[in-house]
Amino acid sequence: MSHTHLTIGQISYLNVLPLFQTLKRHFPPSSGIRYMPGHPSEMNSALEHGEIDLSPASAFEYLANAERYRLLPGLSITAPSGPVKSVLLVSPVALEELPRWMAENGNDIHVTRASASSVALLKTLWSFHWKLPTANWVPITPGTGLDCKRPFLEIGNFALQNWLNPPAGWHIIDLAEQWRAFTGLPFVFAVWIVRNGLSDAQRELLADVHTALLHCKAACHESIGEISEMKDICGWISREGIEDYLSTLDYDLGPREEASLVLFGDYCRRLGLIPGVPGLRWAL
Ligand SMILES: C=C(O[C@@H]1C=C(C(=O)O)C=C[C@H]1O)C(=O)O
Repeated sequence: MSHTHLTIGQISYLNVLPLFQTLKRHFPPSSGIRYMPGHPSEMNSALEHGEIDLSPASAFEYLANAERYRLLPGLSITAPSGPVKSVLLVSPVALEELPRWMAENGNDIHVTRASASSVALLKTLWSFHWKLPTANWVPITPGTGLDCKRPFLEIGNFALQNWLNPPAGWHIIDLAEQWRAFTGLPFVFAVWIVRNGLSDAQRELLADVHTALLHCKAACHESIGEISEMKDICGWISREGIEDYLSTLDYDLGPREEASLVLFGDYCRRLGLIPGVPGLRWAL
């Protein structure tokens, strides 16, 4: 009887729900695998503190603290083409109006505390692509962006809700689309991060989980029916909406995605957000 356990962080967004629904068929919560839900910043912090062993987590967390981690090969949360629909700058004016608007209303730009990658992506696009005036980045509680009449970054289900029901009078700028226009590459929001220091037995279980995840990423669309009936989901998005959303996301991590991740790292370095761009080191 094995006592080996792995605790897997589960980002509590629709973007990874099909993968986790499918994974839980292979590894139900009682089978040595525990699942811990939370938003991406909570996953980043739980990885850092060893409260979870692996998780899809912010690509920026890996770039910033790679010495603590290894990556699971072949897995990410990426927007391969077109809008991602769930990582948005929501603004009272269009991008080209922002310099005038900031001169009149101040430089505070609100950013959700749930994110690490998308905040760094916004800073990158802001400086290098849009070349906007220096902003004062103000972290805010997820889901509260519309409360102040200021531009804000939102991610995950809250952002997708804004995309599905655009608030009247606001402009919606999709950051994956902007990164693609800027670099020609698909933006990698999340990678699967494994903390250093797993036991040999945990590493064996990790290899089984990884094999299952590679299978799940190909098969996970089968779970859309059951997801569309879940209590937390069915109130705000239809089955067709889920299918449409998931068709714009990709769980692969191949050469193009890796190149995009490293390029993003270099912009983060140029902004002084990280000291240098780490290599991609693999857990398996
Ligand atoms: C595509 C998304 O990417 C998310 C954005 C993240 C970040 O900004 O740090 C981390 C994980 C992803 O779940 C989304 O929020 O929907």
